[in-house]
Amino acid sequence: MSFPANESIVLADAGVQIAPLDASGAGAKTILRPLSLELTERRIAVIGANGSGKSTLLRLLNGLVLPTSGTVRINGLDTQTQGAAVRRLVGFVFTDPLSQLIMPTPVEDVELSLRRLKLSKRERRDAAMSVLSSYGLDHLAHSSIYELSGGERQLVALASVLAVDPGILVLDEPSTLLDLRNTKLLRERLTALPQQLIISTHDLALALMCERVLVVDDAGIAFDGGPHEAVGWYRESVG
Ligand SMILES: Nc1ncnc2c1ncn2[C@@H]1O[C@H](COP(=O)(O)OP(=O)(O)OP(=O)(O)O)[C@@H](O)[C@H]1O
Repeated sequence: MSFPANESIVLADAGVQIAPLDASGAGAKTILRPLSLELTERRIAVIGANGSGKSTLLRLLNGLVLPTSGTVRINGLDTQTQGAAVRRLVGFVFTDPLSQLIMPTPVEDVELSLRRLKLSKRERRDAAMSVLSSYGLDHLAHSSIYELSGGERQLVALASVLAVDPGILVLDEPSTLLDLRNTKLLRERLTALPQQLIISTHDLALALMCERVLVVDDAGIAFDGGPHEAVGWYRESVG
């Protein structure tokens, strides 16, 4: 599916509070202040300090986290009530690939992603091998996931999500474990993808390749604008 097939991602006063530990309300914690955003650009980066709320914001976009106030709609689908449809539309790549890779080997993991397509066993294996090969991972197809390096796992996780061609791709710090060569490969791959991308990253070079950058700070959006302004603002804010 290619951009702009999607209509829009709309957050209306969407906030996330962690429930209090007891009925008195003591212990409630706001991890995302209510936000209203319309995300229509093809590539949007989310940057900001550790613990500022980036992952929480991203997880709202495929219903992994549900808003405790307001709504999140993806092409009109409400994440609260239409979670399964939202997850079919929004591919999510986790920072920690081991949270995502559940099969013993890369080829089996990609095959699992492809299960929704009506393919024979042989076709599914061929399709999975071709996806891995396009990432230069075919030589690792039958290795144990636990034998792969962190960066190799991160690439397998990305390949597995992209195998089903989701309409929207949400990536949570996808380059944290990658070396310089693979970080560059990832940047090139991501910018060439036809899908809408929402990506949280500490790689400011990647943020600069996006059309819009949200700077998250203290559970809210501190800056929202073009890449150069936003990255400049962020650099100044950290001194
Ligand atoms: N389920 C939860 N229960 C309690 N606190 C949570 C929960 N999820 C997130 N938090 C807290 O909310 C804050 C924001 O977390 P989040 O993972 O969104 O940050 P982040 O900006 O992605 O950080 P990083 O760059 O370190 O990955 C953190 O203080 C985190 O500890």
